[in-house]
Amino acid sequence: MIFIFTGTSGSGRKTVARKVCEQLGIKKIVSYTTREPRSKEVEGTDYYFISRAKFIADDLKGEFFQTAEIDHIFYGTKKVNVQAIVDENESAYLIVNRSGANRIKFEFKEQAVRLFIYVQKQTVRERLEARGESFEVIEHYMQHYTEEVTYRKDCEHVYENIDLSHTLELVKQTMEEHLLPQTTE
Ligand SMILES: Nc1ncnc2c1ncn2[C@@H]1O[C@H](COP(=O)(O)OP(=O)(O)OP(=O)(O)O)[C@@H](O)[C@H]1O
Ligand SMILES: Nc1nc2c(ncn2[C@@H]2O[C@H](COP(=O)(O)O)[C@@H](O)[C@H]2O)c(=O)[nH]1
Repeated sequence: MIFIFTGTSGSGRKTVARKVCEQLGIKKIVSYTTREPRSKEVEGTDYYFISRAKFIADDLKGEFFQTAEIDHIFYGTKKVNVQAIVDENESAYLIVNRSGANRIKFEFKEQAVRLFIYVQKQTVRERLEARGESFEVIEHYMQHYTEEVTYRKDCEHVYENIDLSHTLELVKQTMEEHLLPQTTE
């Protein structure tokens, strides 16, 4: 199974994905990005941080499975990383926006499931303020909110991440159900 974490930015997607997948022993398909690492982000764990020139060159070579440009920053997952999971017949997860989620779902059909994590707009603002983000960063998140939140109607599972431990429990339960061997009747 491929577990696609998507949703509204700042809602806790990365936290939920990392914690549940650690518990279930599910590997992450790490994306490439051209943005600068944020404090505490680790190369190869959070992203592979590469230059714009390298991203464009690799894209021209057809190395990416899917890419997105968000606010002039490139993001993408490489075919080689996706293929490794398929070859090993393993489960994996990734964290992507709507276009990435659609692309992966289109390719993997029933073998991919979209978990949409969101919170109310005001809650995003409060959490970003609590973590000390600048006015510019907060406004940037707010601008994307409406477009992002409408995608929940297309996703297989939707969670409002209010209480983190409750969300973790629900997401884990859903993922475990998808990991059960399929019975044919
Ligand atoms: N249920 C929750 N209650 C309060 N804070 C939370 C909850 N879940 C996550 N957080 C906090 O909210 C912030 C955003 O979480 P995270 O980075 O996981 O979200 P994200 O959707 O991946 O965001 P981004 O788009 O900024 O990368 C973090 O500081 C995280 O610790
Ligand atoms: N379509 C894709 N979207 C991706 C990928 N990697 C990350 N993302 C999404 O980008 C935004 C911004 O992420 P941030 O870490 O800079 O805050 C967010 O919605 C991610 O989910 C990818 O490979 N493809």
